[in-house]
Amino acid sequence: MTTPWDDWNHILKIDPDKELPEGVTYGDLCATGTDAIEVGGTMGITEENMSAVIEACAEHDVALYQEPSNPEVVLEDNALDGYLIPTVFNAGSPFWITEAHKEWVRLEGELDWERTTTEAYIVMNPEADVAELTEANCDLDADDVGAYATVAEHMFGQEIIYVEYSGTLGDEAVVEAAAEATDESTLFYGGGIHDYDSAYTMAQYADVVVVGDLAHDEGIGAVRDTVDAANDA
Ligand SMILES: CC(C)=CCC/C(C)=C/CC/C(C)=C/CC/C(C)=C/COP(=O)(O)OP(=O)(O)O
Ligand SMILES: O=P(O)(O)OC[C@@H](O)CO
Ligand SMILES: [Mg+2]
Repeated sequence: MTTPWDDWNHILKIDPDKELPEGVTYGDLCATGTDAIEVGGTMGITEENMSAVIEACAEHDVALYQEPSNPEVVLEDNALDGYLIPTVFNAGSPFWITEAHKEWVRLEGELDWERTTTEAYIVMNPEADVAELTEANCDLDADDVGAYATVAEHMFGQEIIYVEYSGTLGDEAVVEAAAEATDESTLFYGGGIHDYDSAYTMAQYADVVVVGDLAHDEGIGAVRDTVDAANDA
């Protein structure tokens, strides 16, 4: 089976709760050469701020995905290419592994399965909002992460495995272990990518690098450098 993310090297994750740098538009971000825009964040996400970003990106020619942090903010919008739904493998509460998902199905009934894919998160930065919210056990070494990746792919059939260091650049050995453990699944890496070199380093191991805060903190040029690195690696 081929999936869109088979061909991706770079994702730009836009947080609807954060401002853009002075003079930068959503259109500028869509035109950085990134392969896909993922709209999501942990804190401060509402239907209103989500739909504002999705509307602004919809008119541009780039793959557009929503990454909802809870069932209440999922938007039915034909402008979306799909929904990337996190499940946190090392969460401290089952709510973030399967229970939020159960609630979503219970409330919605039939979902748009064609456009819905899970991302098997392994959350690694204990300081990140996502780690606090999900009470993730981040005390994992490279072996643990490799084993989680194997479980995600071979036992749970996950198409996407996401090593998440949101806010800080991760340990190369951990990302390498996840890369070695994955076979058919697509490995996403995100966290702390801030320039060409950091993007290149992680893109050597990960199939796709995810860039988040840089888009909100720096200009378009900085994001473009990470796209170049992801494509070069
Ligand atoms: C079942 C449905 C529809 C949703 C549940 C989805 C789950 C399990 C969410 C838990 C993990 C989560 C909140 C993921 C959101 C994406 C993410 C990790 C964003 C990065 O967040 P941070 O960078 O830590 O937070 P902020 O940037 O918002 O501070
Ligand atoms: O914001 P940064 O640290 O780039 O992280 C990107 C992404 O993995 C967050 O979910
Ligand atoms: Mg963030």
